[in-house]
Amino acid sequence: MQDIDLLLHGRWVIPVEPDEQVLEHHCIAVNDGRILALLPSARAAQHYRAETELHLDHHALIPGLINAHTHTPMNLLRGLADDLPMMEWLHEHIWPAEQRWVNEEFVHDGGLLAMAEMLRGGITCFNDMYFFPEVTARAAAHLGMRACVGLIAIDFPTVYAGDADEYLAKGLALHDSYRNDPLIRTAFAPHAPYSVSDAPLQRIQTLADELDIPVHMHVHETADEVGQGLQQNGERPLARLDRLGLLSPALVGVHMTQLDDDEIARLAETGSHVVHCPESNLKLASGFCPAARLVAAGVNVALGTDGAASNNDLDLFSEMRTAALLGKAVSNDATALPAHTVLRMATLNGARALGLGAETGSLETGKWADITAVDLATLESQPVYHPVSQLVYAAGRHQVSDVWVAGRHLLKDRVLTGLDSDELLDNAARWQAHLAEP
Ligand SMILES: CSC[C@H]1O[C@@H](n2cnc3c(O)ncnc32)[C@H](O)[C@@H]1O
Ligand SMILES: [Zn+2]
Repeated sequence: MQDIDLLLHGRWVIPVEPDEQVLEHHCIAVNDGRILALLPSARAAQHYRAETELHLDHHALIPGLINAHTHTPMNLLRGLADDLPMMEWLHEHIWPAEQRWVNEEFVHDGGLLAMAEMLRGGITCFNDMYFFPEVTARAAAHLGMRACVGLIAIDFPTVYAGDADEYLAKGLALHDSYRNDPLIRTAFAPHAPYSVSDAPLQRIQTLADELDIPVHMHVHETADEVGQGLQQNGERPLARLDRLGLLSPALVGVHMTQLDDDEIARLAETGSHVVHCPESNLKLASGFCPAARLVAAGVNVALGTDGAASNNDLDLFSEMRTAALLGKAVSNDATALPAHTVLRMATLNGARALGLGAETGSLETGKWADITAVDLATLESQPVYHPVSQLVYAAGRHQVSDVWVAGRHLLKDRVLTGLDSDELLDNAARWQAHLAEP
């Protein structure tokens, strides 16, 4: 008999690895923040005495969802500039608003609002790209949420830094201060091929090799981006990145709506990762990522929401559903991107893209106990023939009841244990009033 911290019994436990496994009436034993074992509930009492034991009799226990691309502080820009094409949205609305309003307090308040939204939607880990990433890192660490924060770089001066040297110096200092942190990781985050020139990109790749961290970047988001790249450099942006040495297992390329067969083969050959953000791509009419073809070619495809200014929510349940439906429509094949595949994209594939495949993303012995409980007893979820189909095609984030990160109970029966919701609402209202100023 072993004394442990936590025993979670679920009607269904869906570990994601092994693929397509659904365990009925099983439990997850947790100690020191990590998963000790998955076993039938009926056998648990023979092995474990838990300080806390929870029976989630109508729930599916799944790995915490991983939002592989977002800009958390942009929650404060939600709904500010809607119904616009991507480049006009970015250049004429978002970048001017950011220059005027973004500071450390904005990043703190917007970041926490986003983390609250994500936890309530079953997301335990996010990959962020935004100004003042040290503020986001501190807030996530304090809250107990897992994050990979972007060490950003862009060719022009912003509220955060003046030139490439300053972006990189700030980024490296941030990387150093979280070197051994159990929750916070870093990735280089050069904004996009059209906004970062060759010299900083090459430096970033050298540093990423040295530090063994990912390079997170918007790539081939729109046809315009590819056309402009061709005009300016005589080559497509992805070919330029390849020539500069950026296609590698470190690359986390976001969007990738414009890909020909050779480019897909090259992404597979180099072990590059792709983050599919279907709803942001739909809303900005950016194009369609050939996610099913990428998966078939062996590319690791994860899922992201992008920021709340282009989505307009951070909801990976709806993102899974959209990815599955769009995947079928785009490939004219109803068997494309089945439910199990998109659940894997929203969990283990995200972890792998961030270099966290051994730490989180599936319910396996030795991994962190990053767990989401989804209540499938609701009227809208009946009957449950296939729990994974229910999760992807019928369930919503409001059915997430509980969330644990490294064994810590951060969402308890839909209540955030580490955040004051009234304070989050007050802060959002205060920023809304500021941003409405002429
Ligand atoms: C350098 S910090 C990140 C930067 O990215 C901007 N951004 C947000 N969403 C998108 C997108 O879909 N494509 C390109 N850039 C985007 C954000 O506003 C920040 O300025
Ligand atoms: Zn983005």
